[in-house]
Amino acid sequence: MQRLSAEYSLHLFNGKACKIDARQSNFYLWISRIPPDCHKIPSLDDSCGKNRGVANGLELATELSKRYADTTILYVNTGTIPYLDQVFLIRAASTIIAAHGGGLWNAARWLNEALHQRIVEIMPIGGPSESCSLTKMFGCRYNFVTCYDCDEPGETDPLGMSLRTVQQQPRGGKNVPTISSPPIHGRSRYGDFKCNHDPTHRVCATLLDGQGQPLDWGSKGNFWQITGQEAFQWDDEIRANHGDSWCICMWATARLIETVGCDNVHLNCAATDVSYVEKQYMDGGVDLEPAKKCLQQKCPAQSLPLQRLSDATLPSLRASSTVTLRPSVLLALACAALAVSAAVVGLLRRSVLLRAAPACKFLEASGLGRHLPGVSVALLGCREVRRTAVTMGAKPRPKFYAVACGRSPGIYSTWQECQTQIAGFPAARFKGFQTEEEAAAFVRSPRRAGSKAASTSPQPRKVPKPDPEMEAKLMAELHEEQKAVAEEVLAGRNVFITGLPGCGKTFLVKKLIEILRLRKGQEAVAVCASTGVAGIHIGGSTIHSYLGCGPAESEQHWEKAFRSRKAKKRIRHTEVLLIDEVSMLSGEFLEKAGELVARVLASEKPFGGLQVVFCGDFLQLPPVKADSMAFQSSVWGALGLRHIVLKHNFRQSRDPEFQSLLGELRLGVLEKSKLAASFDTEGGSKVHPKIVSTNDEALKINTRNLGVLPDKARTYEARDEADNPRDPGVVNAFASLLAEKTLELKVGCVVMLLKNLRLPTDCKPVVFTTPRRGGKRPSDLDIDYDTSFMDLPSEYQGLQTPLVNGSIGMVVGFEHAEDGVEYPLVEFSRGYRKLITLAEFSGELGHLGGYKRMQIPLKLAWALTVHKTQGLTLQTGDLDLSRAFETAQVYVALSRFQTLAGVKISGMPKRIPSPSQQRVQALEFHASLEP
Ligand SMILES: Nc1ncnc2c1ncn2[C@@H]1O[C@H](COP(=O)(O)OP(=O)(O)OP(=O)(O)O)[C@@H](O)[C@H]1O
Repeated sequence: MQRLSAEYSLHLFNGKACKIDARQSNFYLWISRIPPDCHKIPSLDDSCGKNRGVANGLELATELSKRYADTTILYVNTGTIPYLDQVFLIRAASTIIAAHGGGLWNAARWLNEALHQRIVEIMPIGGPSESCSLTKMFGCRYNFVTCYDCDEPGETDPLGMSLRTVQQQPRGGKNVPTISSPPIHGRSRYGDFKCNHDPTHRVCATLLDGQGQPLDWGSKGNFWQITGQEAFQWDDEIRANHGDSWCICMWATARLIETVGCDNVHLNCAATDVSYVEKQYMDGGVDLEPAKKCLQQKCPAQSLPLQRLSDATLPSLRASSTVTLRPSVLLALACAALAVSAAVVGLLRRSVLLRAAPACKFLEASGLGRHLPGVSVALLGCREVRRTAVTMGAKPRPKFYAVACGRSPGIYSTWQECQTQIAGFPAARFKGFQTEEEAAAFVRSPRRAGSKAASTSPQPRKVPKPDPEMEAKLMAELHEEQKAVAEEVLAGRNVFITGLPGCGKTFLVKKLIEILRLRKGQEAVAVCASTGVAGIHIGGSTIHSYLGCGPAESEQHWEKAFRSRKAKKRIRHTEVLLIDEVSMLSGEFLEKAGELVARVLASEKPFGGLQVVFCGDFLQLPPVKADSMAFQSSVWGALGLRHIVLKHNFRQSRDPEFQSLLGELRLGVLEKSKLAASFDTEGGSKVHPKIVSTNDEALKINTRNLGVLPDKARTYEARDEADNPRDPGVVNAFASLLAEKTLELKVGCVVMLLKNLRLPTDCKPVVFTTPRRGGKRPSDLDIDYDTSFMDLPSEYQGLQTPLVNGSIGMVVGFEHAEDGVEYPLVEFSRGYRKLITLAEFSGELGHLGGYKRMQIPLKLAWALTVHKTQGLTLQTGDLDLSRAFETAQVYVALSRFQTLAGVKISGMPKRIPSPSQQRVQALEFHASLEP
């Protein structure tokens, strides 16, 4: 064991020497897993740990070791130590503490029935325990565990995590508990009847009576009356959902409880996210204290705080029996013989295949494999090992790690120390050696010209010659208040530019890009936006493309970005990073983006010390999926941004009446009657495009329009693949993809592109040729539509059309591609035509593995959602606001237009929706900017 600890620098928290007595009953093994190349290993600090679900594992382990001085706790990162050593340690420990996602399933696989070993799983509150199903696979049984659908409580430690205890039972299916869904009815949107999917709807409350009618609290009225939400009364949706309960907002819960009293409110504890609510203070401006007290009273099982880690859990764990590591003598002899013959054969072939499972186990448990130098052993009898193809003892580990180029060049004795020096360091140079002399020679050796490391370092950039005349011309186009902002940016400050829609934020950013590029060169100024369409408008890409992080939905995406040479090169060449429509990025995304850039630039500063210019309006649309908004992230504060509010309204400058109406709507004080009276709401002439609030509405309109086209429909069925295709999580992931499972197209369809095929930055000057053979021009088609509303900004005149996620076009024909399949030919703006072939839409779902859909990246687009119009200036449009669920939607949709006369409203909301919690916070933020 000493060898293991020394070799892998395993961390002991109680200050004892790295010596572990495997027979000691209180040897606790703490396993965790964080990304293998996380450069902060082994300190397991927040930035590495949080993505694996348990951020404060370090604190927990430290606390535990302080309380139990006689306990040996070994902290192991299962992502970095060889598999066999994990097994060895698991077999040696009396108790295994597994951070969620930290390899618990593997621990369960190797528990020894006879030794009564135990596992404690540490779960972030509210997270599903995937380990449950995985350990079941190995015949283990969870005791006191809450699996995804069960509602038994876990125990909770003082640091905000649930402790769940797992004990292995004799193998066999009998002991496996049956897991069933709790008999509740809530919001079905996410398919699991749990109120834990968005930041506010966290409480499941009964709102209907036995007859399916709104539950009445006498003179106080029903829920909707009590909470002032009569205008949206959605009792029909609850009935349609075959239930009587609904996930309600936390603020509404507090109000209901205050009005009718805790005893008279009926809550469904199993579906309510009690621990989440308990950590909140305000929601929608309402104090949550009454709701929290009531939840504690009504849902004690789910409520915080429960047992402290030390008080009850540990003694019982400690009582578990002593561990010994003695395999049976017979098995040992048999396996040793097998291993020796393996070594002999290995000397001849240097590769041996051991198929006998008992031998595998023995080799693993004893660590004997590593004493057979040069033998490559594929353990085919061992399910988990087979996947990872372990090579044991093939090469002696280096004893000295030489860092010639890193944070602090020198010789280090462990890989972790070395890694700390080189992770994220541009052009790092390092190597492992057996002798100190060799390592010292490497550190002293000069860098070879043209070496790989040298080639990755940024080349000196040419600084363009100053062009004061051009700069002055560009500055002259700016309004006075825009000029003042430009001066701040040109002085090198980090700036956030905001202001009402149409105040010229994007216009200003475009001028700034030109001036900055005149001064610093093209590559030094990275131009990004949160969406593809917004990117087009400033001649840039999405921030996701710039960082190379794809959809940025998983840790793997961020790791891929860190490995992307192209992305790293882009980042290293950047001096100023501009992001438009920053309000549509989540706080979490911004945080990760800042970390990635800092990591690439090997800097401790936020965004690696790059100058950043953010632009956007948080009172427009918030990010689609986010727990926090960008301004709430810590990186926002750390950047020390200067917040500048532009006030002049350019877009509606000709229509002061429209301006004041939008001003009222912005602050949430506009009356519905005034809205109705101000716009054309009658039938009559058709206006395009139709702008709607939800994807469902857009789908309906698009399907109807498709139906009336005379052409024969071509149907494209997506090809789906996944590691676990039937798992509800995977099914849900496929359902949320923008690319349809079944896509029907006809000549004449208005479509939206779902992939970036050519970013604005890649657009070259072109001369458009005559249309392709057989392809009709849109003007030849007798179709009632108009795509000119999405015309490109003038800077693309004479250039190729950018084709990005969000580009609108029309199917003008179908042609066979090289693979023999007939694909749609789409005409985009200014007559540019492109055959659109299959594209991949894929992702990773942690333990559920990957999923992939191959489909044509198009979506019908006669109707657009408000989200897709953010940042545009429209001449005309038909708004259907009947299903608007957010003030921001009504506001953004209306503020696209220049005049009241250009807007037709074909559907009115029941009433102007009350502001969401996010909007309330955004209003507060803006109020703080404009005292
Ligand atoms: N200095 C200026 N001179 C002339 N026109 C301007 C100026 N600034 C902005 N505009 C015009 O005002 C309109 C709105 O500008 P822009 O789209 O930049 O506003 P925005 O603040 O980015 O709006 P949104 O928040 O809706 O995206 C555009 O048509 C733009 O060309």
